[in-house]
Amino acid sequence: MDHLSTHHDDRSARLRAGKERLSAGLPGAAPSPLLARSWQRCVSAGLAPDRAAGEAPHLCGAELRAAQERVSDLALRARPIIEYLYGQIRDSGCIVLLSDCNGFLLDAVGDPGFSGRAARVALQPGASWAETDRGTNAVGTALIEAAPVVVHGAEHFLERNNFLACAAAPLTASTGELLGVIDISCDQRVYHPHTFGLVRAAAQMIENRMFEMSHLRDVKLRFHASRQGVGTLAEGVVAFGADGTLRGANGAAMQMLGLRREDLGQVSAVEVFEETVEALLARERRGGGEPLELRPPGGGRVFLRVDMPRAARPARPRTIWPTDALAALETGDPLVARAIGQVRRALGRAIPILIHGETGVGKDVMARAIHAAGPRRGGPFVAVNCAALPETMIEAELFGYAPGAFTGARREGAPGRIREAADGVLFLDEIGDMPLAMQTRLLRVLEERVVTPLGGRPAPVDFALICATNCDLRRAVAEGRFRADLFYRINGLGVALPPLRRRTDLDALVERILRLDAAGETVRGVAPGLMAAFRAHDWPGNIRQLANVLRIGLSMCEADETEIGWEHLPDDIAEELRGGARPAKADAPVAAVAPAPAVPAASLREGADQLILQAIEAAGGNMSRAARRLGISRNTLYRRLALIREDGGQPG
Ligand SMILES: Nc1ncnc2c1ncn2[C@@H]1O[C@H](COP(=O)(O)OP(=O)(O)OP(=O)(O)O)[C@@H](O)[C@H]1O
Repeated sequence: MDHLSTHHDDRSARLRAGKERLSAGLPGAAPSPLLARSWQRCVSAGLAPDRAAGEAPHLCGAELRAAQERVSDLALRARPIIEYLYGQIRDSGCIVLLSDCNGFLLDAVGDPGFSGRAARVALQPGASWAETDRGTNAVGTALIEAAPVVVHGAEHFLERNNFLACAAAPLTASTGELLGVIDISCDQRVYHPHTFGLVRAAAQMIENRMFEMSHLRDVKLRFHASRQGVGTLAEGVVAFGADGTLRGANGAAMQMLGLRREDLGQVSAVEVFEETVEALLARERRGGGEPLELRPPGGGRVFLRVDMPRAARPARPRTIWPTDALAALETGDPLVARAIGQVRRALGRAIPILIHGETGVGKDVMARAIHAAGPRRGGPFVAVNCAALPETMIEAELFGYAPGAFTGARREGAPGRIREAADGVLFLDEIGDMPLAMQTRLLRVLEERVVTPLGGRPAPVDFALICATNCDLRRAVAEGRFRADLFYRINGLGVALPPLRRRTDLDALVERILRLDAAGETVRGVAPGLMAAFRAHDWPGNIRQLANVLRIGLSMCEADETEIGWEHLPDDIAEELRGGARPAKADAPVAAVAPAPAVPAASLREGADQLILQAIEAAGGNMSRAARRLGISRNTLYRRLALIREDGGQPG
C-alpha cells in the first residue's frame, strides 16, 4: 500500500510539473497526446493549475429548466440508464452526471456521501464543466475531443479538481450531432478501471434509444461483423428514409462502413450495400429470417438484418403533472388517499407540513405535488437535502452569505436557498439530519420570518415550508438529537406515506410509472408472471426501487415489445425478485407470501456478515478478490459492507 501511494504521489508530482512547465511557456510532457492537447488548450484559454480564469457560469432556476427542456428527449431517454448505471456503482462513492453539448450539467444521481464533496467543486446541475471554464476534465474534454475520456487525479488541469477521477463518454445523435456527455465521477482513490467501460456502454445504450426514437418511421439495417453481434449493443445501425436516402447511422456503423457525416441525406442503400432495401428484405425473407451475409464496398464482411418501421402510433401526451397534481397521486390506496385528503385541507393555509415515510415512498414527489396544487404554484419550489450537505456548507447554502463573507465564497455573495424560495415552497428533505446548531438558526427564521445571511443584514422572507424525514423524529427529540421546539414548529400537519409493501394499488402504480416513463414507446405493461413476483416482493426501496426496476426493464425492451418480462431484467434483480419465493419456471407466478425462513433472519444475516468479513480478511482487503470468492459482485459487496458498518459489525 505504501509502495502504491508513493508511486501515486510521484506520478501526481510529475503531472503537476508538466502542467507548470506548459503554463510557463516551456515544453511540458503530458502522459498522452489527448492530455497534451487539452492542457495546451487550457493554457491558451488563460487558465493556470492553481487558479481558474474567472467564475464559471452556473445556470439557476429558470435558466437551468430551459436548458433541461431543450434536451428533454435526451434527458428522458437517459434517465433510466443513468439510474441503472448508478445502481451498478451505488455505495462506491460515485456520482453519475449528464451534461448538454455546452458542458452544462443537467442531471446528477449520486452517492449522498460523495455528492456533498462533489457539490463543493460544483458537480451539480447548472454548473458548466466546459474545458474553457474548468480546465481539463472528463465532461469538457470529451465534448471537445468527441471521444470517451478518463481524467484521473492530477491529470485535471486545475488543482482544485485533482481529488476527482472522472470517466465520460460523448452522446452522439444518429446525424453525428453531439448531444451531451454522460460521466461517472468519484474520489480518485476509489476509482475502478471498469468505470470507463460502464460509462461507454451506458452512452451506447442512450444513443441506441435516441436512435430508435429518431427513426421510428425509417427502415433500419442492423449489422455486425459476426452473426452473434447482430442485435447487441455493438451492432452497427443505419436508417433509410421513405425517399431511400441515408437518414442516420450510429458510431459503429459509421466506422464499419467508412461513412462520413456528409453522406447523410445523400447516399442510398445501393451505394452502401450494393442492393436496394427491398432486395435485401426479399433475400432475408427467402432465407427464413436469418441474418444476410454481405460484403459491402466499404470493406469487410457483415451479417445484416432488415428492420421495417412500425405502424404509425399516436404520440402520447408527455405532461408529468395534470391539472390537479395531488389527484394524480391517488392511485387507489386508502392510506395514500387519506394523506392526500389531509394535505388538501392544509393547502393555502400557513401550516408547515411534515411528510414521514421510509426511503423511496414518494415524499419528494408528494412535496412537489403539494406545491403544484397549491396557491404558490407560480412561485419557486426549492428543495434542499439536509443529509447531502456537509455540515460546514449547510449554513451558507441555506441562509446565504454577503459578498466576501469567507474565503472561497462567490464574489457577489449568495442569497441562500431560503431566500430563493421566496413566494414559493421550501422543501427540507431529511430534516432529521440537520445539525443542532442549524436547527436553532432555522427555528429563528421560522419564528421571525427573517433570514440573516453570513456577514449580511437581516432580510424578510415569505415561503411555505414542507419537511420530510424517514427517521423517527419524536425519538430523535427524546434522544436530544432534534430540538423539540423545532419539531413542533415544522410538524403543523404530519402526513405519513405508507411503504410500498402495505399499499394496495401496486398495479395502478406500475401503470402510472410506465405511463410517465415510457411516453412514446410501445411498452404498456408487465408480464403476468413478473407482476405476480412484484406483488410478492417486499420492496425495501419502495417506489424508487419499483420505478428503477421498471426503467431498467423498459430500457432493455426492444423497440416493438409491449410488455416487460423476466427476460428484460438483469440477473441480480431477477434473483432478488425471486428471493424467498419458489418459482419453478422463469415466468411461473410466485407465491403471494414468501415462506417464513426456518432460521430467524437476524442470525442468518449475522452468519452471512461473518462470512463476508472473513472473505475480506482472507483476501487481504482486496475487495475484488473477496467478491470473487463470495461469488457476488463488487458493488453488492460494498453495499453489504456498508450495512454491516451501519449495524456496528466492524470495528473502525
Ligand atoms: N406516486 C408516484 N408515481 C410515480 N412515481 C413515483 C411516485 N412516488 C414516487 N415515485 C418515484 O419513486 C422515486 C422515489 O420518490 P421520492 O424521491 O419522492 O421518494 P422519497 O420518499 O423522497 O425518498 P427519500 O426518502 O430517499 O428521499 C422517484 O423516482 C419517483 O419518481
